Amino acid sequence: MLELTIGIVGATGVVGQTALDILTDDFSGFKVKKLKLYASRASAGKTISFKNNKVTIEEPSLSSMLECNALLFATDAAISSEYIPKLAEKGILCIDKSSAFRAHPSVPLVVPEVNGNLLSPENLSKFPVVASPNCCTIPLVMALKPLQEKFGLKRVIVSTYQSVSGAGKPAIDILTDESKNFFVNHDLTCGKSELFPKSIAFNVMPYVAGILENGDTDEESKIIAETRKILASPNLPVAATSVRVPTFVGHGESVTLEFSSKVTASQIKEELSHFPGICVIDEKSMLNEDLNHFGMFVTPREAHGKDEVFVSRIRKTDVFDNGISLWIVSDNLRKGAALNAIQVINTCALNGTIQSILAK
Ligand SMILES: NC(=O)C1=CN([C@@H]2O[C@H](COP(=O)(O)OP(=O)(O)OC[C@H]3O[C@@H](n4cnc5c(N)ncnc54)[C@H](OP(=O)(O)O)[C@@H]3O)[C@@H](O)[C@H]2O)C=CC1
Ligand SMILES: N[C@@H](CC(=O)OP(=O)(O)O)C(=O)O
Repeated sequence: MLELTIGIVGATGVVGQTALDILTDDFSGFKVKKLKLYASRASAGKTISFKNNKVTIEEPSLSSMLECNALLFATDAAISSEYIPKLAEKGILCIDKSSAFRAHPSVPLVVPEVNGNLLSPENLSKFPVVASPNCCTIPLVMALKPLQEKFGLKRVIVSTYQSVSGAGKPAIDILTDESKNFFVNHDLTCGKSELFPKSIAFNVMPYVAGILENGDTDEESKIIAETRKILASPNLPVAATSVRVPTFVGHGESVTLEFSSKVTASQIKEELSHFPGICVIDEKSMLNEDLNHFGMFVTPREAHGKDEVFVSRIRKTDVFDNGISLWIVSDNLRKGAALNAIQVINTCALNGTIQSILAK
């Protein structure tokens, strides 16, 4: 079994912490020989327990990161932009959870179940950088890929219901504090913070990140561009509306699709239920006994802590000739972020890509 020194940059954040949790599991392609953890100056020197060992958090530095075989970046895009090109030049595999390299033409944007074929030694030996998509894009393309192949995809309309953990650790504190303020002080005045322009407790906000010139938010434009890139369909019509809701973990997506060929709801269920990583929980399709309590549909709270992308409420719509609507939900910190990135490392270990990068 390949033994790797893995680095996590942003180890104290919600994605970094989830990555640490996932790395305690066994993977089929690699073992963690050594773990190196990085965070801001405020956290440097503190320790984090990993498999009964204490690991001291460091501030990022090139000399320390060069001891790693693979690094997972789970911090601001600016930090990824600063370190990743230098590390890649030295032949270190970098998986970036930020948006810094997602649109880069020579960086693969990968969801292993969907386009893991891009993680080849040929693609990664020159510039060993892989971008992991936005946390709404990942579950969306997981559901779209098998349907695109089988029925031909003509149009995608998606509205998201994004939990506050999508905006990081401080956003969880904001929702907690605003909710407490309401219950303790009966105060529901409109709050405002660096992360949310209006109060998020007991509210919903059609705004995730900044507004662009064309009226879309940054989040919406990422979902559109990343979906097209991953599905290799640069002209696919995609409309996205991103909404922040007062839940802690788990992003939901209401999706309406138009297909080129005739399709029924049961055909869609059939296709989705065979795709790795997808779990269809819809009406009578409660195949997994452990999930029976989910009933007819899955909510963000039920998806929290789970690896699957859940699909429910699959039904025909007559707004298009061959139209289908459905509901998707997944844990934004696991498949939407940390798990996807670790699956990239595992795929690169199983297919020999890491070995060929290390041999250079
Ligand atoms: N949350 C989500 O659902 C998803 C997030 N992402 C992306 O993942 C990345 C991380 O997000 P998230 O975990 O939510 O964010 P958090 O705010 O929870 O965590 C940020 C992390 O970055 C660290 N950090 C801040 N400044 C520095 C610095 N100068 N040097 C080193 N580390 C630093 C923080 O350390 P400290 O604790 O010391 O401040 C912390 O570990 C972002 O790019 C985000 O866009 C992608 C998909 C989903
Ligand atoms: N912006 C997402 C989280 C995410 O995926 O961000 P980014 O695309 O910047 O990595 C949210 O707040 O829910």
